[in-house]
Amino acid sequence: MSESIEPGGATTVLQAARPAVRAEGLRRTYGRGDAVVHALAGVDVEFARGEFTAIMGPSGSGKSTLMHCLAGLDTADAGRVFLGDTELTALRDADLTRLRRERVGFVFQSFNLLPVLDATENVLLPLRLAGRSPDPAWFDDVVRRLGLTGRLHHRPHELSGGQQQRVAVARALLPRPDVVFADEPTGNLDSRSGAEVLSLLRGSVREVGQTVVMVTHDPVAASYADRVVLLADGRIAGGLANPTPDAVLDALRDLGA
Ligand SMILES: Nc1ncnc2c1ncn2[C@@H]1O[C@H](COP(=O)(O)OP(=O)(O)OP(=O)(O)O)[C@@H](O)[C@H]1O
Repeated sequence: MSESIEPGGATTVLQAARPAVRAEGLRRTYGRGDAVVHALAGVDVEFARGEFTAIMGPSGSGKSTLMHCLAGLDTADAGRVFLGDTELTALRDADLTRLRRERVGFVFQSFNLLPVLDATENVLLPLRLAGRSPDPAWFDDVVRRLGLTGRLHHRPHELSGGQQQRVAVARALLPRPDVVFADEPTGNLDSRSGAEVLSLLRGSVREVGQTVVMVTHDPVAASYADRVVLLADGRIAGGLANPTPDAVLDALRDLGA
């Protein structure tokens, strides 16, 4: 059963757990004058540790902008972002780059694997860039869970889309980041491969307490999450706990999506 969180009540519910990621008063404006767009018009939101959250909303509501600001890939005009106790918005570029490399995992719609590296090398790349060694047992565990055991020496062009995205998920999980941000991770996959990737993300939350924040347009994808945060016109417009596809569709319809 889904439980609706009204906009006014969202803050109380979201503050119950110690957050992995938190944003306060986030604003991001593009253009100026008549062409000004308030992509984020004052967003306060929290993401609890060990929770899988989907960010949804109509096209242009600010989902990607929010994710990019939360991940330190874009700079907000105003407001603050915290990863645990670290304020991202106060870091210099070099420190922000290091933090992203060491404490944040990314999964993109277009996989973003390096074509000249095989699956193992792609999975290990963030750790290598950070000068860290992989924990062999954890590497084996991640590779096994993600069904990549027989594919480790294949390059991306020798893998299906679903397999490439599983390599990208393994790459994101291996450093045990504070949070994995997934931007439309199933957007380029058929429904079966998409379901596998979503199950793997959900499994990482259930089994090892990974925190995952995912932007998606797909109500079925969102139903794998513990919670949906709804955005409209650059503002938080409510949320759903334990979302079902139908409840997500209804909530989006109410937003005019
Ligand atoms: N670089 C940019 N320059 C100008 N406007 C931008 C830029 N990036 C985003 N916007 C505008 O900011 C608003 C929010 O965009 P954003 O991409 O965050 O929305 P979204 O919810 O992710 O959309 P979609 O679901 O279509 O991907 C939109 O009106 C968009 O046109």
